Amino acid sequence: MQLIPDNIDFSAYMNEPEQHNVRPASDWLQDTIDAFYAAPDATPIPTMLWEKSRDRIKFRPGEVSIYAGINGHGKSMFLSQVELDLCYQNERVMVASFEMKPVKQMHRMSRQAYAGREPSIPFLTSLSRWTDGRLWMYDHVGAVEWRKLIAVMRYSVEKFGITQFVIDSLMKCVKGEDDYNAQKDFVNELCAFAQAHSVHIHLVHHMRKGESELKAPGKFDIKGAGAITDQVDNVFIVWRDKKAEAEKKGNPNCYVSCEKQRNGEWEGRLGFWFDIASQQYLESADQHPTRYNIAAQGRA
Ligand SMILES: Nc1ncnc2c1ncn2[C@@H]1O[C@H](COP(=O)(O)OP(=O)(O)OP(=O)(O)O)[C@@H](O)[C@H]1O
Repeated sequence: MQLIPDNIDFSAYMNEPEQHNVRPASDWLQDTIDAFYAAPDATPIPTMLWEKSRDRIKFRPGEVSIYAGINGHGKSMFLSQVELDLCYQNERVMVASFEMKPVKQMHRMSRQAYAGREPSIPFLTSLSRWTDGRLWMYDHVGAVEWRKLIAVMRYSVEKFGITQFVIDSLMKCVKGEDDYNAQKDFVNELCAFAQAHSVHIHLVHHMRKGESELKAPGKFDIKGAGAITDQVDNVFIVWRDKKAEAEKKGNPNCYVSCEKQRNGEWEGRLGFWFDIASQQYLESADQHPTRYNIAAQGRA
């Protein structure tokens, strides 16, 4: 894992160079053919690596995904496993978490990669070698001005070739919970950024306070302006089923629902079993956590 320090002068990266390209539609013939018939040697579009999600959900370049959920329902934890999956698929991932220090994030991710509560020191050392060239973290906790964050992202694309950005969370980038226009502008910029640089952006967001956390929230419970979900390409809701947790009848204790997938054909709800020791989300009640085979992959 590599840190992106906060004391770099990002001023040269504040503005996107403007481009106004009007070209004949036929310029996109080869891209259109590729969209129908991917070449056998084409890099597959990254996904979440669970069996139940891998053919249903894709993290296409040029798109923004939102992950919304009630406080403490596991948005960051779920995304941590997604980040590992992305690294495993040789994506170049940058995490900008304004909620959690890098060491805390690596603590969680190391348990998930090791598939157990106490990763050995040799495993931690190998993991850290493996994440070099795959995982970068922006070293900044607390609120940030969103224009500065976009400049850091622009810098990171240029310097490190980042392909997947994780931003945790929207409310740390926009001052004022009710400033719907600023939220809309930020998300609009993220969508434009994703398209201009052919990267995927994963953005964490919160829910409005509902009547009870025992009821699964929906797309319309997401905080802020409705324009946020209109603008992004994919919407996921992470919900922890505390009733199922208490009952212990073997039902899933976490659900991730895909409420919108603009360029995919699947929407629906996936059930998971959260394993406390490894902090992995498992696909079934009888599945055991699996260690990520980082030794077989070598360096990126
Ligand atoms: N399904 C689950 N069952 C049991 N514990 C869970 C489950 N999901 C998450 N947790 C635990 O809940 C805690 C909160 O998770 P996390 O920080 O990912 O939530 P969050 O939704 O990102 O919260 P916030 O909105 O406050 O940032 C973690 O310590 C994790 O171990």
